[in-house]
Amino acid sequence: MIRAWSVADVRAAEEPLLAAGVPLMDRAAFALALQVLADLRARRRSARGAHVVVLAGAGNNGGDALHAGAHLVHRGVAVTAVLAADRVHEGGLAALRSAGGRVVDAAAAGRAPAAAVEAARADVVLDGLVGIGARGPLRGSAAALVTALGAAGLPTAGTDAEEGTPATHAEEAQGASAAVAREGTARPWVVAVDTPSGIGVDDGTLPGPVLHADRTVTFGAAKPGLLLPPAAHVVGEVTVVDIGLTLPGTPAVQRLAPADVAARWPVPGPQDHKYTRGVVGVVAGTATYPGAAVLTTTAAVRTGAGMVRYRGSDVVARAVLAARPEVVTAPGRVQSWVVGPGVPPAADGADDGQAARARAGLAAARGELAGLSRGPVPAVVDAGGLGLVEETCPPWFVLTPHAGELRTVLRRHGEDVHRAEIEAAPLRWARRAHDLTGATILLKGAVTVVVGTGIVHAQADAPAWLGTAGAGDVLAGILGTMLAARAADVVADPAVAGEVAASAALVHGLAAEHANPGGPVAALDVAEAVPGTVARLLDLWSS
Ligand SMILES: NC(=O)C1=CN([C@@H]2O[C@H](COP(=O)(O)OP(=O)(O)OC[C@H]3O[C@@H](n4cnc5c(N)ncnc54)[C@H](O)[C@@H]3O)[C@@H](O)[C@H]2O)[C@@H](O)CC1
Ligand SMILES: Nc1ncnc2c1ncn2[C@@H]1O[C@H](COP(=O)(O)OP(=O)(O)O)[C@@H](O)[C@H]1O
Ligand SMILES: [K+]
Repeated sequence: MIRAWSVADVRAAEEPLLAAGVPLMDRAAFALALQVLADLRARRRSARGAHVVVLAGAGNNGGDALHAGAHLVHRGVAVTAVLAADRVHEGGLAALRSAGGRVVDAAAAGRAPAAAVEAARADVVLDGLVGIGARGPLRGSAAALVTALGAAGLPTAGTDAEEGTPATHAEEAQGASAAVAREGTARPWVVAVDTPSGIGVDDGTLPGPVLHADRTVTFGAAKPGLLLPPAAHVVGEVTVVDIGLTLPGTPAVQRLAPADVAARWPVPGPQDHKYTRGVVGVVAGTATYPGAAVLTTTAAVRTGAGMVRYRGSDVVARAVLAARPEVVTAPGRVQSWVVGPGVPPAADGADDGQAARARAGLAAARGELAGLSRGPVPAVVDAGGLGLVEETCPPWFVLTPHAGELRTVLRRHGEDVHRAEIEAAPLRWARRAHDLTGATILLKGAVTVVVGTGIVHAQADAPAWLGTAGAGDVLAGILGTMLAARAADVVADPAVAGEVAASAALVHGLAAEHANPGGPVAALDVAEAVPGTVARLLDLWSS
């Protein structure tokens, strides 16, 4: 598991140590230098003779980078510090100079392109422009430098806040583009110091230009923006360096690892039977979209449900039974409901009565229809089901929208927001949807974000091949089975719903990878890969 703490928590943890004179920056810089040496050795047999460019901003983040640069010079690395501020960390600069490092001033207007050209030819670029002290989009010389680095061929991200960027910076970028001729040369390995400079450290946004890192060496603990989209896509491999901070027990965001999911997997024992393992009630699919019913029920069966009970018209039920003869179509006891895949958003008479069944399932999950469930049980509300939920939901309802569907949910609650805004700030909007609906929100994407009553989760387990029609129906089935197995826990402590939802996203993502490593997958292949994925998880954990 990777756990991430907010800037405020990290600063509070640093404070007593700094007051006691603990040399946190020395620890950070030394560990950073060791990591850069290891990366250099992995990329070009020896670090000696390599060229590292340190981008140094005005604060302690630049201080870390400059001190690390000094250590690297002592190991035979040629280091050039590119200063992106009029004043940089004095101790760091003095250390680098006395070690024999070169210093280039790129703070003045017009200097960025030449510095970027030099950086683009280095073996490693260390991004120490800003860290947890960043406020808003990168500006001034730091912004100019990142823009020029982009023009010089390094990968960058984020809207580059051109509106706030003086014209000279755009011209500088063009200058860099014209000046550099790097065809055939490998681009440098980019190591971000603590965070890629200019990300929203607490919320994972990309408010302005950001240099895409291959590795982020982060100090004390991971920060939320390293796990949350869209910033999570520019951090590369995250390496957490222990500098001795004591952080609060509860992180702001966490990412489950396979072992975490395996440790809580409901492995059946001798006393178990189908009802203790959990019955999943599925209201999915119509004559127009029968495939959704097949995918959801198949995934639920393949994840190890005690029983899957399908509720739908005869014609769809026949398709489900042809695919999965284990499925039961008679009404009866249910320990979690999956409502909505392949169901039209509103009852329009052409839905085979599915909207009415969906409403009945949701009422049962609320504990209002005792005949269909015994008391309240968890529910997965997906696709068309999202249009059927009432104003507010219990937190043991897990809504599973993608960004477009979340937009619809939010608009129903009076939030006029566009899909692009949700994609730019998924945590913010998932949290807003949780606040407005009361439900646990699983917002799908390349990084899936889960916001409920407990810790926020951000899972990044899936190959991009998973973005294919029907993949969401499969996730709904996986999650339904996982919630049914822990139904009582989830209703008693709805924070568990978030953890189970994140676990389901992990299983879904790994199943997509296992279904065809490195290549395309179809949704049904993902469902079929779940049993093997679970077995591998359990095997990994027990060995
Ligand atoms: N407090 C400490 O002693 C420790 C701090 N550490 C390092 O120090 C960093 C935090 O240092 P600081 O608090 O000095 O903050 P930073 O160095 O992250 O950033 C602050 C500086 O950047 C400038 N800045 C802020 N937002 C900007 C923007 N949008 N565009 C351009 N410039 C911007 C500010 O004017 C200020 O000069 C951490 O990220 C970490 O790298 C580590 O060395 C561990 C110990
Ligand atoms: N680029 C991507 N990388 C990894 N996973 C993705 C990507 N795009 C989509 N996914 C995953 O694929 C699934 C798509 O679900 P959804 O959009 O509901 O599709 P459908 O409605 O067709 O079933 C989600 O679980 C989502 O997280
Ligand atoms: K940085």
